[in-house]
Amino acid sequence: MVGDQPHRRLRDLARKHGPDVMRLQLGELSCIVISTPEAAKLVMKTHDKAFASRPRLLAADLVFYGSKSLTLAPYGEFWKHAQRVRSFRSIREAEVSDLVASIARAAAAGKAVDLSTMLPALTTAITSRAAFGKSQQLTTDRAFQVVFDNISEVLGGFAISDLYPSLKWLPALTGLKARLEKLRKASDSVLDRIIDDNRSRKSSATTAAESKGDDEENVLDILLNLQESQDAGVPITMDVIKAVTLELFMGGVDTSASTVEWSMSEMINNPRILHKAQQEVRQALGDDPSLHRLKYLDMVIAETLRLHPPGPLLVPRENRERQVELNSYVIPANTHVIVNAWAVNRDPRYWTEAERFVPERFVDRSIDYTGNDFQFIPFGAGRRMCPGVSFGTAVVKLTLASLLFHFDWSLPAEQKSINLTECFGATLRRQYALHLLPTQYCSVL
Ligand code: HEM
Repeated sequence: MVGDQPHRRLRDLARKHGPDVMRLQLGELSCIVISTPEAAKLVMKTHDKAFASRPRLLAADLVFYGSKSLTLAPYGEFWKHAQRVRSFRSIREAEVSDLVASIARAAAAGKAVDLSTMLPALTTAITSRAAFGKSQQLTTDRAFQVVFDNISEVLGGFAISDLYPSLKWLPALTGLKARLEKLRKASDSVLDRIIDDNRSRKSSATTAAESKGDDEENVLDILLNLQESQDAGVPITMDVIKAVTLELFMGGVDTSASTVEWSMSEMINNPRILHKAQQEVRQALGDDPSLHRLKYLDMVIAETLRLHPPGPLLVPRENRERQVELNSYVIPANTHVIVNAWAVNRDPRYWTEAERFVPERFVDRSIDYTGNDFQFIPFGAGRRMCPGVSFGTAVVKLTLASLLFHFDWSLPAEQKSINLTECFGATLRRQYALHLLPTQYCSVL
């Protein structure tokens, strides 16, 4: 019913049947769809606590160890502790400079590069170093890529068995259960190996400095320490540790990569904007390598996230405990809540020429990723908003600044413009791979 572009279809349906709050019956699932800033504020601020749980979905249950990850764990003490996502600056810089070197080789050979492959590879490398440390990077990069692509595909849509939870035999009949169990086994074996390695590295380290492992403390270290100190308020089991590290990949890889891809696509289609952003980067970074001065690039990123939020429908919520009154509608307990952030970010009552890519609209408007501007919610809002905002925006900004600083970009000869068709999945990616021709501008940053 919602088709392969559910964010668009739900926006169109909401315009007809319930601009603020629309009720949908999807199989046995009672669902409301939120499509305006006003209603989003009611769900994610006024009644944030009541709507802070995530519904239990089969794919998430099986792949994320019984919904024990950050996204799917019911709101509580554990979640507060588990949000310690750091910015990992040195890791970002090292990996982005490897990307620049490999694009430089293609540029020297006069070849186009496939950014749709290179950017997720970059964010996978950054995430696996942040999650497990440098020594595990190669193992995780290769093994996880396959598992992870499959998980993204499975989590991307509405599984028919989630719409009919009373039909317990449905997942087996559709083959979904077998597929999910296979995925769980594959990710389990990679994670078990990494955790064992990490433990034996720690126990064989003789000094505090050595026990820190590679370049800095990684997320696995943080979780294992929490487990040992029993400081988290809830038991940190091995399943929780695995679910959380797996979720860092789910949260961190495709979101940042697709934001960079969409930014590049929009800029190539708007050469004036590309030129302006490039001028700013080259002037500013010429004398001071601080990214803080890149105000126009910040606007380009914000405008990209407005039009192409990687999570167009956020992550569904649920009022598990009790019924809630919303805009004079009574929402019964256990209702599935979808916030259409994609529709909110394009609400024509608040955004002039809402469908156009115009970074300058942020000149007179602050860029607020804290979840307090309900007209602009690419990271969600409230208790369940994205904990990876700083990590994600830092990766996106450094990558874009480096691509713009080091290279001039053009379309391969046979192409006239970039096709902006979307592909809805666990994140909103481009339908077609982004191939661009780099020309080296300067070899030293
Ligand atoms: C441009 C980059 C990113 C965007 C646009 C983005 C967007 C989002 C959105 C929309 C949500 C759902 C929020 C809600 O339901 O209200 C979310 C949740 C989440 N994100 Fe991100 N994200 C990004 C990067 C990251 C990174 C880098 C990480 C981890 C390192 C991360 C980890 C998570 C986690 C763990 C959640 C679940 C939070 C919860 O349910 O409590 N994200 N993200």
